[in-house]
Amino acid sequence: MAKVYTLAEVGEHNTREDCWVTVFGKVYNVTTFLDEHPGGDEILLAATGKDATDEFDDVGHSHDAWAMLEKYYVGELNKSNIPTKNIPSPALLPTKGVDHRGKKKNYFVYVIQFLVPLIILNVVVAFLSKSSAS
Ligand code: HEM
Repeated sequence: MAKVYTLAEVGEHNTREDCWVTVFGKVYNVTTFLDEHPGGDEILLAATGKDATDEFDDVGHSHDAWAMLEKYYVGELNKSNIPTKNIPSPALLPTKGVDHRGKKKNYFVYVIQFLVPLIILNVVVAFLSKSSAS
């Protein structure tokens, strides 16, 4: 079972040599990532000791960034330390390669993407058969 940390415990890891952050109720040890983080190390160090979900989310981190999280996962944040809005629903829990923000494509978009090429194909076929008949 995953280890559960309080925010105070996570906050003890707030140095360049030992840096943990919490995002969406999960705890990540980003020490080895500090020098690689495209947003810089200072911003990660400043994000220690608090729930950094809003900051992480505001940046609009890419799918790749979300996928990287898994690599640094060390445990769960004690639920009472997570603002309710930042508790992930089971549907949004990390799964490799999935955009955890849960921004799913609208069903309507899928239908349109399927129908439009079909309609175009139909028009072309109808046009070709009409012109070859005449
Ligand atoms: C803990 C895990 C984190 C990972 C794995 C991570 C990963 C990344 C990656 C891969 C990028 C490049 C852009 C992208 O692909 O989205 C990025 C950019 C950035 N990140 Fe993070 N990040 C983390 C945490 C945070 C936190 C907690 C903050 C804010 C407190 C933050 C702030 C930023 C900023 C400001 C940028 C630069 C955006 C830009 O200049 O376009 N990141 N991060």
